[in-house]
Amino acid sequence: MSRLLIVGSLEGELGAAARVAIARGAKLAHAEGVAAGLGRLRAEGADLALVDLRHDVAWLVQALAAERIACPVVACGHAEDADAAVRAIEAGARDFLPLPPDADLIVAMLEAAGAEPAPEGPIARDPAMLTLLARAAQLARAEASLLITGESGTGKEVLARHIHALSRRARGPFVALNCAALPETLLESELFGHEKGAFSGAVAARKGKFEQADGGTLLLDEIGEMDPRLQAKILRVIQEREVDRLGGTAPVKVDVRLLAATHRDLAADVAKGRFREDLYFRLNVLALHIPPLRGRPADILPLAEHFAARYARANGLPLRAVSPLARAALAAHTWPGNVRELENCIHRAVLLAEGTEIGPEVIELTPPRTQEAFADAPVAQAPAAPRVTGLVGRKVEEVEQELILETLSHCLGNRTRAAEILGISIRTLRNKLQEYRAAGIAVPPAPGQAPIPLPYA
Ligand SMILES: Nc1ncnc2c1ncn2[C@@H]1O[C@H](COP(=O)(O)OP(=O)(O)OP(=O)(O)O)[C@@H](O)[C@H]1O
Repeated sequence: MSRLLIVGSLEGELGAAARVAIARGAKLAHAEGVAAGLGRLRAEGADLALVDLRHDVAWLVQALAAERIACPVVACGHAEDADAAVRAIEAGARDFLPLPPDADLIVAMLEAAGAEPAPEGPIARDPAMLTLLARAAQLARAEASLLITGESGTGKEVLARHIHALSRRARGPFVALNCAALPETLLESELFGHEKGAFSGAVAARKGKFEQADGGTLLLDEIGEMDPRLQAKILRVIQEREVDRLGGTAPVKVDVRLLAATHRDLAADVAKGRFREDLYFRLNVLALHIPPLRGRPADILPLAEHFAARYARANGLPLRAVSPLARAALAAHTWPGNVRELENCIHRAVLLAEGTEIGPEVIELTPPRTQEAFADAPVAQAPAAPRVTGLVGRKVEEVEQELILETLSHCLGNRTRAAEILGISIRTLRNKLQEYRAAGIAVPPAPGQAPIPLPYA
């Protein structure tokens, strides 16, 4: 369930936005002003904050940055408030939501913020996936940590939410954090929270994700990207069942089930000294591996139909069946980007389709790749990145930028996959993209995000 904070009066149009979000399965928190909103974010966090433009959006964005609270802020107001909207975006608001609210836009924003739509559970028909789900149902009842592995886009987060929903903790919170998405200091305060005065912007105490997930489940996504210092701190939380807030004097007890996910081969990272062995054994008490989509071909068409229905609904378009020729094309593709690539492909097809069916002409597939390209091989061996020609006489920075942006569009905006192909950490990739944006260069949006200038890559 996604967690939304609304700042402003619920009497008017923001109230309508709140109803849409609740109908969509979001858990709502409300504050009348930005100071009270900041208080709620310190105490409970949220996946997204919608803030009425009549309030000081820039103040809230700055306060969140100073207190190292990573919550995207969307400013809401009337189209006539265009100047205020621009100011809010310049101040770091992620986006602008015009009022009266459009239901689809709210849903899209919740999804872009990483919040899942209403729990539908994983779609599965292939025997490999059905076996995996049966095992997941058994392991859901346990309390031990669980490691979910699988290539990027295979549905690791979907599986984690499903496990939470089947667990004894289902009524408690499900909190997810992508460890690769934040710089180290921000990640640390997101995880563990802080006391007042812990660092120069820490004007009040704040709970971290472990405390927010108390009584429920915490998913640490992309755990393989976490640096060794934080790995040690996570190990301590697992062993002692308590967290030390930054600047705190006494540990705080937490009752959290930890799920971790990674596309990396953590055992190999342990062997190379990149990942702590003791933490690996703690996380890997229970393990589930999601096969790539090409390894479970019977899932392709049911997933395609599911996405066709979902995106037709979301865009107010008629439900169109996937034609036999389009089905054949989907079934023959190797899906290097897994379910996420299939979802993007069908989303595009739904928007482009005319007539009664989704035909092969609107199914745009990435060029087929050789088998070696799927292995977790370093970039030099991966043929996926486009060739950068005429190198002599060009600046390294320029060529690097071209390589990064082309690889990213090749991966349909998927940062994790692009970083993998480029052989750089996702954090480095995000920093580069932020630099490009700041220089006014267009960056392919992440899947499901509108191509707007975002402060977060
Ligand atoms: N079995 C499934 N049924 C329905 N939707 C799915 C399924 N698997 C994946 N998806 C959808 O595919 C997209 C990618 O899934 P998810 O984010 O869980 O993948 P992931 O493995 O966690 O990716 P990453 O490694 O990049 O974090 C999401 O939009 C998700 O809703």
